[in-house]
Amino acid sequence: MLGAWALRWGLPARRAPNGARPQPARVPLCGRRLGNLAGCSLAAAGPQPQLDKFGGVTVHLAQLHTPDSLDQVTFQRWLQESVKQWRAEGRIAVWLHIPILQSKFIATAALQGFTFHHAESDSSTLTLWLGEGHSRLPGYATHQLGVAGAALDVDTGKVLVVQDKNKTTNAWKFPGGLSDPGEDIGNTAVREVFEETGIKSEFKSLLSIRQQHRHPGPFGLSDMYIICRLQPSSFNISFCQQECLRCEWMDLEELAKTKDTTPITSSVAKLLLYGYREGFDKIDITMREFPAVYTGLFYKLYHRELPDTYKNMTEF
Ligand SMILES: NC(=O)C1=CN([C@@H]2O[C@H](COP(=O)(O)OP(=O)(O)OC[C@H]3O[C@@H](n4cnc5c(N)ncnc54)[C@H](O)[C@@H]3O)[C@@H](O)[C@H]2O)C=CC1
Ligand SMILES: [Mg+2]
Repeated sequence: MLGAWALRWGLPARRAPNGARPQPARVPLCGRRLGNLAGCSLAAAGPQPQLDKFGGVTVHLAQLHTPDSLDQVTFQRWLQESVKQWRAEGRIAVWLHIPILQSKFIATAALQGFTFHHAESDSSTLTLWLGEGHSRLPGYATHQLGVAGAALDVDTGKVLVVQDKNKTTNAWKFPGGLSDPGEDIGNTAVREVFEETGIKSEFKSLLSIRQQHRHPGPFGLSDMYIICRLQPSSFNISFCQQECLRCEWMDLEELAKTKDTTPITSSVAKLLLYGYREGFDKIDITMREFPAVYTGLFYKLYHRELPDTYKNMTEF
C-alpha cells in the first residue's frame, strides 16, 4: 500500500533491496511541488493546494484518490515539509479540509499546531496561522456581523474613507470590520475605525443594514453589514498598513458621486449627504438601552428617533 502512496506523494516508490521500507527523500518531491502552487503538477495524484487572495493555502484531503492507502507517517512527513515550504514562501495560513472518514489525520495535523476552525456533518476544517503575530483568520459563523463607521466631520463636510488591501482595487469604502463576540455594534465601528485609520470617534446612530446570503466572507453563510454614523474627535490619519492601501478625508459629495467605490458605500454616502443637508434626524436610527431580563445586563434597542408627541403619548 505504501508503494501506491509513495508514488502519489512523490516519495521513493521502490523498497530497498533488503525489503525495508524506503526512506523518504530529504525534501519530498511533493513538498517542493506543493510549495510552487502555480506550477503544481499533482492534479492526477491527489489534493491540489490552492492559494487564496489573502495569501493562505487551502488543501482538500477529499481530493485523495485512494485515501485508505495513505498512512499517517507519510501524511505527517508531507505536511511537515509542505508547511516548511509554505512558511518559506511567505504564505499566511493553511486551511486543511478533512473528510470525516479521514479523521485520523486530525491528530497528525494537530501535533503540528493545526487547530479546529469548524466542522460540518461530513468534514472538519483545521487551520494553521503562519503569518506574524496572533492569528487574524476570521472565526466560523452562522451569520457574520461586519460594522463600518462613516465618520463625518460636520465642520468640513469630509468623511473618512479607506481602500482595502485585499478587496476590489480603487474602491473607496468606510473603514470597518468584523464584530468581536460579545461586542456592541457601535463599539465595533469605533474600534475598527481607530484600528484601521488612527481616528478617534463617537457612535451617533445606525445608517443602514445589509443582509446578504451565500457570502464568501463568512464561508458561504450569511453576512450582516451595518454602517454607523460616527462623530470624529481626532483628524490626523495614521492608517494600518496591513489592512489598508490608502486612507483620506474625502468630500462627502465627491464620495456620493464617484464611480471608484462599492454600490453599498455609494448608497450610504448619498443617504448621509441627505442627512447632512436636511438634518440627521431624517436618516438616523438611534439607540436606547434597557435592562435585560435574563442576564441582568443591558441590551440595546435601535429605532428611529421619536418625536415629543410619542413621548407624551406613552408616558403612562
Ligand atoms: N463597503 C463595502 O462595500 C464592503 C463591505 N464589506 C463588509 O465588511 C465586513 C467585513 O469587513 P472587513 O474589513 O473585511 O473585516 P476586518 O476589518 O475585520 O478584516 C478582516 C481581516 O481578516 C482577514 N481575512 C478575512 N478572511 C480571511 C481569510 N480567509 N484568510 C486570511 N485572512 C482573512 C482580512 O485580510 C482582514 O485583515 C463584512 O460585513 C463585509 O460584508 C466587505 C467588502 C466590501
Ligand atoms: Mg476592515
